[in-house]
Amino acid sequence: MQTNLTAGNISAINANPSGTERERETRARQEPPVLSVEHLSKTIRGRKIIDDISFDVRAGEIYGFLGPNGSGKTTTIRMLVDLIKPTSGRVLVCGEDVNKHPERALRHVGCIVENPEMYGYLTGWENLDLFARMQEGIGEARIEEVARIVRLDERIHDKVKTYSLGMRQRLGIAQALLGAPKLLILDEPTNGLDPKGIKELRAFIAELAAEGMSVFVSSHLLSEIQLLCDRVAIIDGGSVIAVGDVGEMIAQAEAHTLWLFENPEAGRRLLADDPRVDVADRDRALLDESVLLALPGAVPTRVRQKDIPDVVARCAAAGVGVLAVQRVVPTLESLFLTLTGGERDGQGS
Ligand SMILES: Nc1ncnc2c1ncn2[C@@H]1O[C@H](COP(=O)(O)OP(=O)(O)OP(=O)(O)O)[C@@H](O)[C@H]1O
Repeated sequence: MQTNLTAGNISAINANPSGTERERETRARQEPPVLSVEHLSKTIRGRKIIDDISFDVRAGEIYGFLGPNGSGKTTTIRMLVDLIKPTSGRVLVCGEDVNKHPERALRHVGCIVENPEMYGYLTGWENLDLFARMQEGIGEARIEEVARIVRLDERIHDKVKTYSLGMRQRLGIAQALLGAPKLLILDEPTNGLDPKGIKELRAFIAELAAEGMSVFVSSHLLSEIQLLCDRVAIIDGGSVIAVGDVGEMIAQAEAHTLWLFENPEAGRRLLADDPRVDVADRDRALLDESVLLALPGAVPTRVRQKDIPDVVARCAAAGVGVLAVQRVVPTLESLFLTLTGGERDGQGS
C-alpha cells in the first residue's frame, strides 16, 4: 500500500511559509525533478530486496528516505549512484538515465555512501585537493568555499587524524560538494554524531537547500527526518509505503497525549470516564522508553487537541489537579502502524 498525500493537505500544514520558503516551493514545483526514481526493483540471489519503488526529488528540496534497519535504503542509494545495477526500473538525474549514461547523470551528483575514505596523515585541505585534481576545473577557490560551507575553514590545514567524527563527516560532505552538484545524497549522515554535530549538520544542509541544491538524506530516525526534511518517502521491507509531506504524515499518525496529575489514580479514573478520551495502555501507546522514564506517573491517552481545554476544566471542577498535558510526537513504529492500517509487511530481514 502506498499513501500519497495531496498538495491541498500540504498547504494546510505549511499555512504560513516565509517568503523565501514560498519562493523555493514554487520554483521547485515548476522545475523538472532533479531525481526521478521509476519503478525500481532489485533482486539479489533470488530475493527481492527492492520492490517497484518510485518517487521524485525536486530542486532545492530536502528529501528524506526513512525506513528501519534492513528496509533497503542503502541498496536503493547504491542504485541511485550506479554502484549496483537495478534488476528493473530506472533512475534519472536531471533527466539523464543513470544506467545508460552514468557519467552524464552523475556529474550532477555528490554522494556519501558508507564512510568516506580520508587520509588521516594528510590535512583536510590536502585530502580535498587530492579529490579536486581528479575532476576538471576545481581550483583552490572552490576548496576554500566548500571548507567554509561545512564550517571546517578554521581546521582545514590540520591533519585529519586530529579531527572528531563529526569533522570527518563534514570533510566527506565537502568532498561531495567540490563539483557543485545539483543533488547531494547522504546515507545516514548523522550516524555516530553527538547532538552538537547533528545540529551543525542540519544547519548547513538547510543552507545548501536554500541555495537551490536538492539533498536526499536516508535515516531510520523519524525525529531526524522531521527536523530536516520537506518531504519523505517511507520504505519498509523493500517497498515504498508512503510519500509526502513529513509534517502532514506526523499529524495523521496516531498521536498520544500524556497527562500528569497530582493524584494519578483519580486522574486516570476521570479520563477513563470521559467519552472524548481514550486511555491507552502503555504498550499500545508505543511511547519512547525515554518519555516513560522521564514522566513515570503519566497517563497516556488519545484525545483530540480541541477537546483538551474542556477535559482539563472538568478535571479541575472535580478537584483533580492537572500538572501537565503533553502531546507526544509519534514514533516511527506508530507512524508505520498508521500508514499501513496496523499491519507491517516485514522488516526487510
Ligand atoms: N549483496 C547482498 N546480498 C544479499 N542480501 C543483501 C545484499 N545487500 C543487501 N542485502 C539485504 O537487503 C536488505 C536491505 O539492506 P540495506 O542495507 O539496503 O538496508 P538499509 O535500510 O540500508 O539498512 P541499514 O539501515 O541497516 O543499513 C537487508 O535484508 C540486507 O540483508
